[in-house]
Amino acid sequence: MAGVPASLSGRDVGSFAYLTVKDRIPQILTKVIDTLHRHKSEFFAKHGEEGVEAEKKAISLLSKLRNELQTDKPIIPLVEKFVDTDIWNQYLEYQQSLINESDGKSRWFYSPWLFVECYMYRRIHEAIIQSPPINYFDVFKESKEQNFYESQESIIALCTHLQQLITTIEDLDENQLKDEFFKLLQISLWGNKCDLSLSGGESHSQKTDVVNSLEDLKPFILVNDVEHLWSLLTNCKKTREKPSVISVYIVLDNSGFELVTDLILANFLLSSKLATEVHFYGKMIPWFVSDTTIHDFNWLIEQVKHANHKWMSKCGADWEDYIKMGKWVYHDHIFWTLPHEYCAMPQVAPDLYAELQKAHLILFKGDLNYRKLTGDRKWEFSVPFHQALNGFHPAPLCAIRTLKAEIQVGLQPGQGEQLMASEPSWWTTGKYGIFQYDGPL
Ligand SMILES: O=P(O)(O)OC[C@H]1O[C@](O)(CO)[C@@H](O)[C@@H]1O
Ligand SMILES: [Mn+2]
Repeated sequence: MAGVPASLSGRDVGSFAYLTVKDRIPQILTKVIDTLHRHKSEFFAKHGEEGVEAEKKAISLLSKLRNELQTDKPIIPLVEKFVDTDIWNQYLEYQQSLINESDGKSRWFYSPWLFVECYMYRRIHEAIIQSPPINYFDVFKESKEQNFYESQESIIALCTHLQQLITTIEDLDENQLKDEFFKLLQISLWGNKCDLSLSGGESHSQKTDVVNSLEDLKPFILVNDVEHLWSLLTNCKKTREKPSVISVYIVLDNSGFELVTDLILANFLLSSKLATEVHFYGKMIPWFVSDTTIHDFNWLIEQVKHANHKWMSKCGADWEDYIKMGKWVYHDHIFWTLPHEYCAMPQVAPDLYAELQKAHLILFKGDLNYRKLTGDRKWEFSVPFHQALNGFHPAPLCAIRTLKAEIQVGLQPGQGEQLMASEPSWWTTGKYGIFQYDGPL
C-alpha cells in the first residue's frame, strides 16, 4: 500500500512481534492442548467414545499447527467450510502476492504479525470445528471465567460505586457529572490491563481497588482526549430533539473484569443520559484468549445478577433489563475476527461500516483494536491518529487502550523518544494507556 509504513513483523528479530511469534503464541497453543486433555472425561461423559476420538483429533490438529509455527512452515489455506473461510483464503493469497521471496510463501516469522497472530486463533477454531461432536467447545472459556471469579472484590467495589453514584446522579452539577464520567472511562481503560493473551493465558485478574488508584495512574495516560468525548456527548444531549437517540457503540475487547468495567461505563452513559442506547460488538469465535463472545457476555451478566451481593446483583438485574428494553444491543460480525486492518472495512464488510456510521461515538477497546485501527504499522510516534487511521472514519471514535504492542501514534514531539530512552519496554507491558479521539472537535 502506497504511503503507509511497513507492518510490524516477526522478521524483526528481538522485537515484541518476534518474541510473540516465537514464545507467546506457542505457549498459548500448548495451553489449549492441555485444556483439551483436561476435558477428556467431560467429553466422554457427554458423547462417549466419539467425544474422546474428537478430543484426540483436535489435539493432533493443534499439535500439527504448533509444529508448523515453530518450524516456520508456509501458511496454508483453511479447509473447513465456515462463514469466513473464503475471505480468509483470499486474504492468504493477497499476503502471498506481496512476497518477492524465491518460494513466494507467507511464513510465520516473515509475514505481518497481525496477520499471523489472527491466523493462529482462526486455525485453533478450525481444529475445533473439524472435531465434532466437540465442535462447540471454547478452549478459552475456563480462563475467562477464572478471570471473572478472581476479580470478585474489585467487581463488587465497582458495582457499589456505580449504584451509589446513580442514587445521587440527579443532584450532580455539570462538573461533578463530568468528573464521574472521566472516572468510569479511566476504570474501563485500566480494565484493559487484564487481557489473557499478553500473559500467555496465565491468570491476570484485577485484585486492587481500581476506583481508589485512579489518581496514581493518571501520569501513565499518554494521550488523554476525554474532554472531546464529554463535549461531543453533552452537545448531542443539548441539541437533540426529543425523542431522538444518542447512541454510543463499544467495540468490546476482553471478557471478565474488563467487560465489567465496560458495562459499568455503559450503565453510567444511560443513567446520566449522555446516551440513550449502547451497542456492543463482540467476537463470533474465541479470540486472543480473553475476547468477549456472546456466550461470555450473557454468562457474565447472569453471574453478576446472581451474585450474593446487593449492589452487584442490582447491576446484573438492571443490565438484563437494558437488554430486554433494547437500550443495550449486542451485535457480532465476522469482520472482527478477520485479519484485515480497519481501513479495509468499507470494502470487506460494507454492511458493518454502514452500521458504524450511525453511531454518535464509537469506543474501541483494547490493544488489538488499536493495532487494527492503525494497521499495525511502524508509524512514527508523532504521526496524527487521523492519518494512521488511513481513511477509516465511520463516525467520531476513540481508542481506549493500554499499550501492549510496539505501536503508538499521535504523541507530542519527543514524547515517544524520551520514553524509549528511559524505559524501553514502555509500550508492551500495559503500564501506559491512551484515550485517543478522532472526529470533529
Ligand atoms: O486484549 P488486548 O488489549 O487487545 O490485547 C491483546 C494484545 O496482547 C497481545 O496478544 C500480546 O501479544 C498482543 O498481541 C495483543 O495486541
Ligand atoms: Mn483481547
